[in-house]
Amino acid sequence: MARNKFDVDEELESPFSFVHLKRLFTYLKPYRKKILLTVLIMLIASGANLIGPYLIKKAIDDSIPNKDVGNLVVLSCIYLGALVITGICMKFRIRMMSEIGQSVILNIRKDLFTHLQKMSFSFYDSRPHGKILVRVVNYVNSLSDLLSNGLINLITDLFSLFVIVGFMLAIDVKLTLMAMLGFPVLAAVILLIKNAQRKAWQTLSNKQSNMNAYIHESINGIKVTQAFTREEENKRIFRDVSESYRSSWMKAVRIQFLLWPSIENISILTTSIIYVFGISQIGEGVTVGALVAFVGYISMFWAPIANIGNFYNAIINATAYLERIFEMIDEKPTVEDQPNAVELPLIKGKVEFKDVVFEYEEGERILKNVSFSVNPGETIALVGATGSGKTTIVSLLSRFYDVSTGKIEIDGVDISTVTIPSLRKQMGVMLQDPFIFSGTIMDNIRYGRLDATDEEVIAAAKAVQAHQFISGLADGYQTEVNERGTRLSTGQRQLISFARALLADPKILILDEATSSIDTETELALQKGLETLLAGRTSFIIAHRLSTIQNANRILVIDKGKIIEEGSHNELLSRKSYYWNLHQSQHQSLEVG
Ligand SMILES: Nc1ncnc2c1ncn2[C@@H]1O[C@H](COP(=O)(O)OP(=O)(O)OP(=O)(O)O)[C@@H](O)[C@H]1O
Repeated sequence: MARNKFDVDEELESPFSFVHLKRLFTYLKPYRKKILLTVLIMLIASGANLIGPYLIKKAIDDSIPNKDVGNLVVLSCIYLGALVITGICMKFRIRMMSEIGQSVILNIRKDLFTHLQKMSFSFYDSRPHGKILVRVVNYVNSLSDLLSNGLINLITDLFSLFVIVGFMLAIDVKLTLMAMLGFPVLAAVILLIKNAQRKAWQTLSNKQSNMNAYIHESINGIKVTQAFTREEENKRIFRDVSESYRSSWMKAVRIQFLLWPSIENISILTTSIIYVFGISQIGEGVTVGALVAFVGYISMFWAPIANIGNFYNAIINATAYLERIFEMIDEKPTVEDQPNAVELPLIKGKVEFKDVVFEYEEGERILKNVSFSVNPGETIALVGATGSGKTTIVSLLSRFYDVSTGKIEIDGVDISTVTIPSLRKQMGVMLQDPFIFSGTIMDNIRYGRLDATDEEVIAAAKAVQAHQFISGLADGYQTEVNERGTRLSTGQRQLISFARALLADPKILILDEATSSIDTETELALQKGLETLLAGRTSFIIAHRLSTIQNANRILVIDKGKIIEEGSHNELLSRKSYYWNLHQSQHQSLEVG
């Protein structure tokens, strides 16, 4: 999918083909025994159901004229038995079909979610997250009808149709051929609406996706919305996207509902013709009982056809969703293990950037031939203006993106040749946005290493000076926090995610603006401990506050994607260049403050 926003319809990169449908049915494979059993039960049910008109014919033509009460009772008992069997089978069918349909939905959703876990940063950068959500939740739900009813109904309806035509032929061949007259009309209707219907459902799925994306974005940005009193404007935008969804829904169902009335009308028309023709034939080979039974079968005959029409509708609707679902499952992560990737052995922590060039968007160079080398255990600070490329440099080290050209080596091994988990497991990354998951604070820190004991979690929290504030909370480490940590201050979130990164005990530690929102007192305490925390690890520290990084072994000054200065704090100051200017301006603003 190309870069997209909430009010832009997504373009389909691989349009629907029947391969998608075949692929959907592979999800049914594990349930084939259950499906077969259900089909069998359904065949019994439709057989029992279909016998009714034939029994009526027998009663009208034989038992009643012959006043054969005994036979009439037998016929009634058979009819009653058939109704009971149909009822029991139907109940079984509903249970089995729901079970099979929901299991398939669960599996498709599982595949989608598993796939999403592997997708690279660039996938999430390029589209509204609401559009991802709508595929996993709503689109998959929309397959429910097709999966739980469609296929089994199709088989049993075809069977019913076959049996009904058999009964009809047995009663009267001429009347049967007349009943078939409606078929060409129905085929013409289906052909006429097919393309319009498919298009309408595709548009509907797009509009649903747009609306979802906007709701998602609005909820995420609600604080900014309220702070800037943008509620009215947001309501207007929402009205537009939801109106667009409503009108495309109306259009889709208007087309879809052309089919049902057409089938009904054709059915009524052919029944009338049969009545007129049949009555004129009574006494000339057609009995009253045969005509009544025949009309009974005619009404039954159009029911499976209507159901098959419905199945066809369900397929057309589902395809609009299926193509989106499979498009996402098929989208390859941009960062993947190479086919011959090897495990990165336990590292010492030497890092080398060799002539690294990087572009997020083709043709827009963000990093321009960046080269530097870091020895194991060294602390490297990256400073530079906003947007100069600091976060990009450390993101490449974790392979959140792959370099465009050049290479990055750890202990002499090109990181593009190793497996991603073996690389990332040896790194502790604290991202600029310290994400907090819903759960306890203990769980959130333990995210860094799932097998860490409570004591290890607490030790990590103590090391980053987070213990004090956590102990001050009513439930301490067991305090429940919301998704994104809205109950915590930004500084507290930073401390938790700092502890999380440290708990992984990584050889390479990346701290992107780790302490930017922490008060000076806590930061000073943290700084004191930092030396011990960083000992033996290669560390990359990104900070705008120069006081945070002046003890680093080396400072790289980044400007517009290039390293323009490099050295220790004192060396860079003595050069009286970019870093010195930066230092002076921070110093002056502090003094003014
Ligand atoms: N996901 C992305 N897609 C496209 N461009 C991006 C993406 N992330 C960053 N950029 C661009 O890359 C450039 C470098 O961004 P980067 O985040 O590396 O800067 P930074 O030096 O870390 O800035 P800051 O100090 O504000 O965090 C910026 O011009 C930014 O617009």
